[in-house]
Amino acid sequence: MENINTVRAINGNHKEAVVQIKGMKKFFGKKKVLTNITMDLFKGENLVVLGKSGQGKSVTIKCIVALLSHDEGSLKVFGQEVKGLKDDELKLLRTKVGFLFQSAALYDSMTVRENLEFPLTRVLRSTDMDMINQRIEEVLEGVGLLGAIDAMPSDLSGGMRKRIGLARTLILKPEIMLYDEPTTGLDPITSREISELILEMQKKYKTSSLIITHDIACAEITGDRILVMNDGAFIAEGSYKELESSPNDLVSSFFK
Ligand SMILES: Nc1ncnc2c1ncn2[C@@H]1O[C@H](COP(=O)(O)OP(=O)(O)OP(=O)(O)O)[C@@H](O)[C@H]1O
Repeated sequence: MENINTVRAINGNHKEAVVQIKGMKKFFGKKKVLTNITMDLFKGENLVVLGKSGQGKSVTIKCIVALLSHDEGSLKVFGQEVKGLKDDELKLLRTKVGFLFQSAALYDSMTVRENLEFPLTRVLRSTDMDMINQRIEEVLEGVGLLGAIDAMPSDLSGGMRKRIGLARTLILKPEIMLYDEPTTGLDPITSREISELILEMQKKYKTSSLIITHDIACAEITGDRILVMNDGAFIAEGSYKELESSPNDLVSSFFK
């Protein structure tokens, strides 16, 4: 595997790992989905996991937020082993780790404002309307959709709904963002806009982000570093430029 054992971070500096996974395995019955996952997500970086469909990318993300429980190996978030966290510790962890799933739908019967209020009142249990309104306006401005505050989701395009979905996750000010196929179902131009927005939001909110995708354009725009996943393990690591010229056919096939 290329460079995989080199502990490396953006700008060549050693950095604090906010997610540390060593030898993680996950089985569903007899099916081995994650065969051996070892990776670090460093503070402040945008790490892309690139892989074809069905390789175990979503399962990896679900293990990080303990929506699935891994079978073997170590998985630490902010230095804490996720397995064995108590319910209240898990709740706290999930306020610090935002995840945007492919299927993350908005509530159709609520306006954009109400969709964004929801995490603040339900997750943070906030009743401070000044703070709530300020955060909603700030995050909508960030994703360029302040004008849509009173719109219904059905009035918005697919790209706009993705932006609102991103705003709904960012409103809790997570330290880590996990993106599951953020550009799926979007046309190439809107995909590019969403990828650029992810990059912009990482800078604005100073998050550490894990972006799983099979969209090579998204990987190029968003990724400081890319890991290539195949059959439940990583087969290569590098920058877009490094991987583009990889002699490994499985890796180079993404760049054709
Ligand atoms: N809850 C589950 N029970 C059984 N098998 C599962 C479960 N979740 C995922 N799998 C299987 O694990 C494998 C990896 O799935 P995963 O969703 O992680 O793939 P992926 O790399 O994210 O690809 P995609 O982009 O298609 O979702 C697939 O074969 C899938 O069928």
